Amino acid sequence: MSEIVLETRGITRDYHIGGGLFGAGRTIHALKGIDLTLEKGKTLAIVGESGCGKSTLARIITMIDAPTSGELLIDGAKVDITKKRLDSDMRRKVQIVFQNPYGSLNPRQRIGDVLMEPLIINENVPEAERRERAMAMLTKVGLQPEHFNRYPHMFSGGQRQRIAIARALMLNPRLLVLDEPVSALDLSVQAQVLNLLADLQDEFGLTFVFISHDLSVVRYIADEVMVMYYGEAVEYGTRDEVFQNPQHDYTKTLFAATPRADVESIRKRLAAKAA
Ligand SMILES: Nc1ncnc2c1ncn2[C@@H]1O[C@H](COP(=O)(O)OP(=O)(O)OP(=O)(O)O)[C@@H](O)[C@H]1O
Repeated sequence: MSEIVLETRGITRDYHIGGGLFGAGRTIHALKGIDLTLEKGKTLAIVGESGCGKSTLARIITMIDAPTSGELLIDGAKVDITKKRLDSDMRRKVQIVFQNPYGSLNPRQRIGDVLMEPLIINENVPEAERRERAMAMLTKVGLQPEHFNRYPHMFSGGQRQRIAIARALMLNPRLLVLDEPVSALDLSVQAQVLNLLADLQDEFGLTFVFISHDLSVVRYIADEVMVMYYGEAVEYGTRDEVFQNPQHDYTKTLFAATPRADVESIRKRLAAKAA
């Protein structure tokens, strides 16, 4: 039987902006009813242009933000982040890797400490075991034990992203949310990091939510694809279904890599249809 690691049911997220004493302000519907299910060991890619709601969805899945309505389930259990103390076991199941490996590492922290920190915060692990586990993880992500005492500035962009991945894996998560994890890297380095992620996924049975705007990367890494457009999932299916038979006009335009002007005209047409 398949194991469902991630499920969302009708997730919405509204942002209220402006307003004040005399004004009503405005509501942005950043997510409009997102339903998805993701099995253990699979990769779901979420694609869409800037502002379509990808990061908002990532924040909800990683329990940083709460939905306005709808449900998030991790390993079949409903998550309620409004609870004063969300079960720490639940939080550690989902980890995130951000796009920018420069910004996400503290420049004054040695790599060994970066990797041991989650074990200090979340687990009562003796120092010797912490070191051992951090060293082992360094090698798993293709770095060397002698990197343990070095600082982030001594590494290349690709190596720093390996460190960020290692840190995310220290607590044995079930689900990794990868938010544009290779977009800031050179093309050749991108391929190495993507291969590393695929190997780690196999070895640890990890499930990935992979946010990307790069269709060649998505085609390479995804089992399933969701295309988002103005807060809605306009396309959701297996990679082959979505790539071979896109249903929505926006996706067709995206895949055809037509000039920006065409994307704009399609958007206007869709907006007119919706009005
Ligand atoms: N804290 C916030 N307050 C108000 N509006 C917000 C907030 N966060 C996001 N939004 C709005 O919600 C919508 C979705 O934003 P989101 O950041 O999720 O998009 P995205 O697809 O991740 O874009 P990008 O690729 O640029 O990060 C946008 O219209 C954005 O302006």
